[in-house]
Amino acid sequence: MTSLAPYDAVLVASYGGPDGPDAVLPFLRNATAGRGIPDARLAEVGAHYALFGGVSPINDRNAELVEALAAELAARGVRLPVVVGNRNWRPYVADALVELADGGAKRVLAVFTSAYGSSSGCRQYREDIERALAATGLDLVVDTVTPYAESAGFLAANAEALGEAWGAAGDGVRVLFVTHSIPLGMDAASGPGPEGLRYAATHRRVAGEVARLAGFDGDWELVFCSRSGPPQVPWLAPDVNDRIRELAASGVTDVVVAPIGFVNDHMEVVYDLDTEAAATASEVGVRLVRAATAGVRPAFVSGLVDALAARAARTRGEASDPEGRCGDGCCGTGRPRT
Ligand SMILES: CC1=C(CCC(=O)O)c2cc3nc(cc4[nH]c(cc5[nH]c(cc1n2)c(C)c5CCC(=O)O)c(CCC(=O)O)c4C)C(CCC(=O)O)=C3C
Ligand SMILES: [Fe+2]
Repeated sequence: MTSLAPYDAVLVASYGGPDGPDAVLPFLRNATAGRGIPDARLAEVGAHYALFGGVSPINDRNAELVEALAAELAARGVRLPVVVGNRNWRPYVADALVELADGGAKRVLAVFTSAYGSSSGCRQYREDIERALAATGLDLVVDTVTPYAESAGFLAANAEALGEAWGAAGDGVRVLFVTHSIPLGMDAASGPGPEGLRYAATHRRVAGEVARLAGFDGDWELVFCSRSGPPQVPWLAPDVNDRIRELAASGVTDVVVAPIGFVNDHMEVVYDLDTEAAATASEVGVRLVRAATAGVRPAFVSGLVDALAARAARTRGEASDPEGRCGDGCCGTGRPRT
């Protein structure tokens, strides 16, 4: 029997994306405030959104996830409001919390549309919530689910997707697991513990586990996409496009691009992989098959509900394992906004 007690609502906290051409610039300003992203990169990213009519697919994909989560909860006898609140575009986290509080919520459980620990994928979401609570003065308790990349549901969904993509690719296929690049300093601060590097290390473990679960016994590697920031600042590499060119030069003809770093098909997937990396591959004569993201696959949705239920059980004091909130040194510090 699934119970989310004592929580009475679920917040899906996400990055946000523009919902029309007029939203692109203000969204990009929100996303980059105080972060030292060069203007040229902003213009470039704005052009990616323009290719899609100024609308990011992230809003629709998150709406589907909310619907699937609510349906899975209902199937398990739990009827609670589930809403999206974003960091960089409407509805903001504060809007979502106001809506939940107006509906009578007192204790909210939040889960992020990012599976991995890092400043961008975890700590900043927790800070968004703290800031929204401070700004609204709402009488709400909001607790959060810890990064779930290594949970059975997320691994199973990605393994299913890899199996499908690999089946559609040619012999001798090389699997490129892809995630968002981040600055090396952000990875070093992703903790836990002084050694840091949790972000890249977790991705390597997930990649190995997804390959194993899919029964893939060929060659695979972890590569990165969507680098930004000034060129003198080092970010995780190699870039997916650079790697496709190198592989082509060494005789590889088929690659599967498996975006294990992303939970659904937002702009980084539909532009950086399906548009840009696909163009690179076709330019150098490599066949590219893109594996699906976890999206609303039943294994993923049901795994997320398990993660929500496990967090609630800990709050009720029913779980012996002390995990349940990120520790103080965890996921790095968010950079101050100017
Ligand atoms: C780890 C990570 C995730 C995955 C975890 C998570 O989901 O949170 C992620 C997701 C996303 N990133 C997104 C968009 C952007 N990210 C940017 C900038 C940055 N991302 C970073 C990291 C990540 N980003 C970093 C270190 C920066 C540099 C500035 C900074 O330190 O913050 C910029 C500014 C321009 C540029 O630099 O490209 C944009 C527009 C969208 C929305 C897509 C849509 O609209 O569909 C999504 C889901
Ligand atoms: Fe990003």
